[in-house]
Amino acid sequence: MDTILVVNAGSSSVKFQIFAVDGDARLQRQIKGQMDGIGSRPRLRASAANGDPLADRAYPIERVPDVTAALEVAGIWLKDELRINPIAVGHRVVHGGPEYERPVRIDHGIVARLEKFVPLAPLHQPYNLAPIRSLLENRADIPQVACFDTAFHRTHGALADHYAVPFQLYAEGVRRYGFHGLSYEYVAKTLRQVAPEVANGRVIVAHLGNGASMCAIREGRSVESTMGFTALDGLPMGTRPGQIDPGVVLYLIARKGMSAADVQTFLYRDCGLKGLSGISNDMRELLESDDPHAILAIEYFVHRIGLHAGMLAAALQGIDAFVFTAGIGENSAHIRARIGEKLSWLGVELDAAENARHAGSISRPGSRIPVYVVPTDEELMIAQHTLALLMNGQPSSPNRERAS
Ligand SMILES: Nc1ncnc2c1ncn2[C@@H]1O[C@H](COP(=O)(O)OP(=O)(O)O)[C@@H](O)[C@H]1O
Ligand SMILES: CC(=O)OP(=O)(O)O
Ligand SMILES: [Mg+2]
Repeated sequence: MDTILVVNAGSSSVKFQIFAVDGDARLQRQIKGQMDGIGSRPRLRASAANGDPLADRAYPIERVPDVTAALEVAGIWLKDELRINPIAVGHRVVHGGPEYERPVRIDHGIVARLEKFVPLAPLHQPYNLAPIRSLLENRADIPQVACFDTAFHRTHGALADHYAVPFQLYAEGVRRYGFHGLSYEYVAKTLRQVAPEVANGRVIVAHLGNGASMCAIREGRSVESTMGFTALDGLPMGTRPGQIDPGVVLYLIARKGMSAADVQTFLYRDCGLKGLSGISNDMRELLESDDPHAILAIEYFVHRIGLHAGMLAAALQGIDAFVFTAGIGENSAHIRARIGEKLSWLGVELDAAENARHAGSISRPGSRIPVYVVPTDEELMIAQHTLALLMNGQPSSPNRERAS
């Protein structure tokens, strides 16, 4: 049976799925797995399409301290225990820069071009490229496809795409790219099925995982994102601060004597929920804690989401729906409830019981703004793009299927 393997290396997880391609070129999910809690509570879980567990293993933090180790453990499991032999592999690649607005078939030249963006996504790009390079070396016969987090946002107008810096920098690529695009693309597509009455309207999607951002979507297309040139901007995240006065960076350099490398490590790994709480980047651990710093970190996360929602509502000139997705957005009724309170001025009223049971629609019938939970599926998006590219030799554009 022909299968496609999808690999999605995030900042706290490595997710993978295997899809069978049937005779009519339709995708059927076969296996879904992830190594999550990297650096905190590493755990490999995988299940078959019917939900039957295939693996559930906890690892000591020393065995899986980082994404490289997680890729290795997941790779060994897939190769040696599952003995997979896919006809193609689709990869999430976080930064596509100005060049890539749709998925692309990978060769050595493409990898070299994508290497250029490693400094712009140091928590992701090296780990996205590592399995690509390893397969190019060891299994050059398997076609590989790169699908970009940035591609869905290429519909941004000039006002959303620019910083107020000299034009030369924009020409060089210093732009507000936006990320989590595969997730937003999936959510926008799924909304057409689950809430067709709002899918063509003005929607804010909150992708709240270890990396977190929000996207303003109008008629199924991205018009604004809280993230920019890199995945540092916008909301506070597991280990990233989100929006920060650049003066803080100047202070770190001038007063603290930090080098560019020190500042990079600090901003990507030591800030956000982890920095503020001094405890963990993992929202589950913070929610279990009664330490005042953990309580402040959660309050700050919720507060900043409320502020950025106001900004995106202004960009859309009003909103017709609000959607939660990703690790925290899908799984924490508590965080959703607290964000719901911050959005009450917009007309959001959550239904406590529906929210508690993680229903698809979690607002009260009378809520002026309907609120949904749409579990994201970046891997399915990647599999669809990979298959389209294999079949037609043509990449599918994330924005081609315009809502009408
Ligand atoms: N039940 C839960 N309650 C609260 N947070 C959760 C829950 N399950 C997962 N999370 C949080 O989701 C985040 C990971 O989300 P995910 O989208 O998988 O991240 P990434 O793809 O960025 O690695 C972590 O902060 C984790 O604590
Ligand atoms: C771009 C980004 O932050 O991704 P993730 O949330 O998967 O870490
Ligand atoms: Mg992710």
